[in-house]
Amino acid sequence: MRLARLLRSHAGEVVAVFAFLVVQAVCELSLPRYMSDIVNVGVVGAETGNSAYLGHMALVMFGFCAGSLVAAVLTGLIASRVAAAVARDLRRKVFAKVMSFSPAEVNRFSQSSLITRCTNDVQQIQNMIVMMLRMVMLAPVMGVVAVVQVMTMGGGLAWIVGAALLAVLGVIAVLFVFTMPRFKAMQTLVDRVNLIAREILDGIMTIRAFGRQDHELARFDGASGDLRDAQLFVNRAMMLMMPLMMLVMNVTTVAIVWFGAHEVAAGAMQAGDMMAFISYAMMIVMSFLIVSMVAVILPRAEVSIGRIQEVLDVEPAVREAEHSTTPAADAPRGRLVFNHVSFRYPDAERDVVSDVSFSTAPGKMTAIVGSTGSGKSTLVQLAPRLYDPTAGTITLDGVDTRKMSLADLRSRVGYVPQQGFLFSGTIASNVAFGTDDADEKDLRHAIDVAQATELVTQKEDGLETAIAQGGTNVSGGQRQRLAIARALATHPEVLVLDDSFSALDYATDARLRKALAREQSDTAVLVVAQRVASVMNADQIIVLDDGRVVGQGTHEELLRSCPEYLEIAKSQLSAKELGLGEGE
Ligand SMILES: Nc1ncnc2c1ncn2[C@@H]1O[C@H](COP(=O)(O)OP(=O)(O)OP(=O)(O)O)[C@@H](O)[C@H]1O
Repeated sequence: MRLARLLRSHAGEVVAVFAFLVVQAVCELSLPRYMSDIVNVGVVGAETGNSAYLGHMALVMFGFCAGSLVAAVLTGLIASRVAAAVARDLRRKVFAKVMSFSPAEVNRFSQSSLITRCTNDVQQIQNMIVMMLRMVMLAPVMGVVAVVQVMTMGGGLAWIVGAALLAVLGVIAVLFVFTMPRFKAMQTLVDRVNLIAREILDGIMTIRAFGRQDHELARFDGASGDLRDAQLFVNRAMMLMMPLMMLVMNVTTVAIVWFGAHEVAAGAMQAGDMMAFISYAMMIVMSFLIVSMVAVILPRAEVSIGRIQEVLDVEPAVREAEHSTTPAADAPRGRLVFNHVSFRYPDAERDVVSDVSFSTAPGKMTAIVGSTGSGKSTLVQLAPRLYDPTAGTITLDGVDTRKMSLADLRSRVGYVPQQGFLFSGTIASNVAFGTDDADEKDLRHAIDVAQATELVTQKEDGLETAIAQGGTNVSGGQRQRLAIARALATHPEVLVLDDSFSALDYATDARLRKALAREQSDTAVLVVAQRVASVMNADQIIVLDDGRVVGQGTHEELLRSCPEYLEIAKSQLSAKELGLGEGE
């Protein structure tokens, strides 16, 4: 069983739990025997009223009670520890795996489902382990020993226990049939509530702007209501079980007393034995009850294990090289070469990037332009291996990027995504994010080149100014500049800017480009841009159309040779700005 596999690394503790359970079982199973003796001998037999005898027996029974109590407490402590440790290990494993996922792999599960799997599903497993260790292992031991006792004590009444067990099994079976599907669906329902909650919180501004709060609230209520219904149904069914079980137990007791009384009257059984018989019968019923209850609840934990396994089983498309290589020390730095590169998203029908070849050079700027959806972002995401090309190769300083270690590659390729993301912390912690050895001077320089100095000087706390989670307390343009500063602080060989100037005004955009050219003279810059004005001075411009390169050259060359580029340029700049005659 897969639950058992999770416990393998805690074998020692499991053995200790088992030992304490045996102690607990022995203590609890001994008590009815002593009770039987105390009644047979001390209440109605030879030692009636003998205080010394009764005191001795009471002391022995107290000893067994205390033993059982201590063993149960120790079992509980160890079981909780083991379960918490297994849960922590599982969370770590799942999270480490998720960190290696590409965006497509994250989307396959959805972010909220991955969070549910890391939290709620792990919790289900943790609960189940505690239950398994504390009760399930004890129940069969108790049950079997109690059955043996019952058989030896009063074979004539054993049929009552048999009938009670049939009744218990009947109740559990009915319950099983009705609750199982809902139990299994529970995790999916939790997932859905989390998904909707997350989506609504992420999109709260848009929802307010369009006045759709009521609509979204109703959507959330729907999912939440489904979860409530499932939980209510399952809990009610479980609650119903308790009184039914009490009924079975009470009827069993009455039956034992009824039929036992006849046996006692006939001299076939002693009164004390009848009482012990009742205790053992109850133990048998309880053991069956626990095992069956777990059989009902176990599938929910199994579903959770399955959901976690599903995440762990994913082979990330971008994998670490088995034997990583680094570029030779004397190799030219900043030469990123795309060699007939094509890329198709998983499960997509066609290539988003087809047969693209170009190379970057240190101190030079390569710009990618093209209409929206032409594959620009996808193309540059291949450089730091956020995805791997489906055909062709990408080399950096002469080494296939797939053969480099991911950490090495990503320290050489500084990537600034379209949506610059900031972490909660300070300006300094955000800019120093990609490097461990940047001092304040380095950080200030990176911030200066990224044209974000005024953001620091305007604030009272300077570099230590607090940044909220996601960078929500700075503007879009400020976020972009800090994201650029973060990449610059790592001194990359190739700086990849995915439309990272889009929120900047023209003047800042121009200053930033100039500063980049001046200060990063040995860095190759690969930039995706919507604005032709931003890239007019680039050393080479690559024009993408539907994932294909339709033009490659300088601004002037492309104006003459590439109709697609001319069209984009004309749509943004006047003929004068482009240096074209009015008639062209
Ligand atoms: N994760 C994804 N899974 C499947 N298809 C995707 C994914 N991301 C993007 N696409 C598709 O790939 C194509 C290119 O997208 P991409 O973002 O690279 O274009 P772009 O040129 O950068 O566009 P824009 O200028 O609007 O940012 C689009 O048609 C888009 O629908």
